Amino acid sequence: MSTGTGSSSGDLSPAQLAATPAEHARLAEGALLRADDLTAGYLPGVNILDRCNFYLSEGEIVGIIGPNGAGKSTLLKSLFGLIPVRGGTVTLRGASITAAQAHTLVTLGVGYVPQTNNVFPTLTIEENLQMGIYLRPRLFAERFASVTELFPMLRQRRTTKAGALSGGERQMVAMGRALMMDPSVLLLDEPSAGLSPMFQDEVFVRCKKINASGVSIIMVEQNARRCLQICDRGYVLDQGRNAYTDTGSNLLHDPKVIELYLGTLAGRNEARG
Ligand SMILES: Nc1ncnc2c1ncn2[C@@H]1O[C@H](COP(=O)(O)OP(=O)(O)OP(=O)(O)O)[C@@H](O)[C@H]1O
Repeated sequence: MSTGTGSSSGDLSPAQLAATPAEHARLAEGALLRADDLTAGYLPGVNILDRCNFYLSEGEIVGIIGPNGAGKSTLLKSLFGLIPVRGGTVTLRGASITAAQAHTLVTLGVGYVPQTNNVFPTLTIEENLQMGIYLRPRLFAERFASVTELFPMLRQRRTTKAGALSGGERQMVAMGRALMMDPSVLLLDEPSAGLSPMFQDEVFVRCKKINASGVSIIMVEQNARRCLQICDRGYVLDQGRNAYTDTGSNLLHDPKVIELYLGTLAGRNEARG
């Protein structure tokens, strides 16, 4: 079933927008994480997110795609308490986290990997992972063992400075650090950005493995096609409103989504590669 939740652009056809916000709200019932009518922005009077609705169910990988500047990263930042929420609500397991700050969210089981500057380059891999669990340092050894089972490279090269690593390896350090607190939700902002096609694939495979280990994932991605291939469900975010949500495979085969987003984005990624 396709569930449009309102669009400000008018780019998507009325048929795709037929389902109502009420229907989206019904589907979101009992979700692990949900945002209702989320409004947020940076500059006074300018809302980047405009009554955006979103949910993540337990066990899901949800991808967020859309054009540049649509507000994808802003959505993650507002879910993670990095920018103030101006309107609407965010709940985690039914409890409000609307005003919660990032450090509180980390203790509640939410991890976040920003798109850039996501490692401490002068610290070793092991020290980077220690930073990920500085709130519970006594759990370091246990969590290090668990995280490096998913990312063996982090154990093998634990004494290497993060600044000496390739982009793909740094991404693994950043993900590993976010996993140190054993989150139930992981927010990933463009994990494949700037990586070679081989490393992009590696990142998506890792995401699947992380998900299989019991972590629900929200992933913002420019590599929309690849993202939708591994996602259970996707949102097409447009001008701060989640215009459309459906299963990853339905979005991949939706002619309008292909025309509006996958065609151009695929072309851009090919050009990059
Ligand atoms: N720190 C900031 N201060 C002011 N405006 C910002 C800031 N960060 C982002 N914006 C603006 O918010 C809008 C949405 O940006 P955002 O990064 O969320 O988009 P996006 O969908 O993730 O796009 P991209 O794919 O280009 O990263 C853009 O117009 C951007 O210029």
